[in-house]
Amino acid sequence: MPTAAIKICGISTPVALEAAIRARADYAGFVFFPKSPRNVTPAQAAELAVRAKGWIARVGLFVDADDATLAEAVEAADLDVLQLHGKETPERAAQLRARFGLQVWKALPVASADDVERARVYAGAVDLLLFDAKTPADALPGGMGLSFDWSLVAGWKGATAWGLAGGLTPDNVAEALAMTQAPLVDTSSGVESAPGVKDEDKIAAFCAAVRRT
Ligand SMILES: O=C(O)c1ccccc1N[C@@H]1O[C@H](COP(=O)(O)O)[C@@H](O)[C@H]1O
Repeated sequence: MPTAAIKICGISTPVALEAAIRARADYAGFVFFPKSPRNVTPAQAAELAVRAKGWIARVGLFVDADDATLAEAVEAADLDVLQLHGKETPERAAQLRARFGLQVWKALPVASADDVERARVYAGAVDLLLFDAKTPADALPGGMGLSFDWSLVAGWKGATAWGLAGGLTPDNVAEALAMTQAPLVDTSSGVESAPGVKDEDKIAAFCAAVRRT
């Protein structure tokens, strides 16, 4: 089985970005969601993007963002991927893919087999489905360190590429990969020392754990 691709999300400082590059992560995630402790402004993301270019692909994370917010972030951070983490429909996702000419990833909250089945409506509209844990209604829609029953997506087969997120850490990612065979893994709070504070050693340990599998 090829090594899973790695996304380190919620990067907001040059130190964290360097750690992700050094650990040879494939994607750096910038969160454009003001309610998140990992939120970056377009200006902050632009500075990070200068260092990232050529070394690590840039993913912008958005939650039901409007076109103007998306356009400003895409231009500032020279994004490669839009990660939609809200209630965006397949039609909205396809519209954004056409408008910006970028890959679109759709995060889907999973708590049951039905949630996984519903992912199929995004076939043809997005480039990747990201199965993530469902979070409480009054909490952030992600980045909470919550995981779900990985057996629900074990060996998932569909028309669309997919990845696994939600509560992944250096200590559990090998088990998650062994169970699911996910082609991509995404972590945020699992490589932090406090909400929004990335830990260089945890980033290195996470990437090493993925590569060992
Ligand atoms: O990271 C955030 O602050 C965030 C805010 C709003 C939506 C999603 C967010 N993060 C994404 O959530 C998943 C799981 O995160 P974690 O590893 O459990 O902390 C991941 O895709 C993050 O990119």
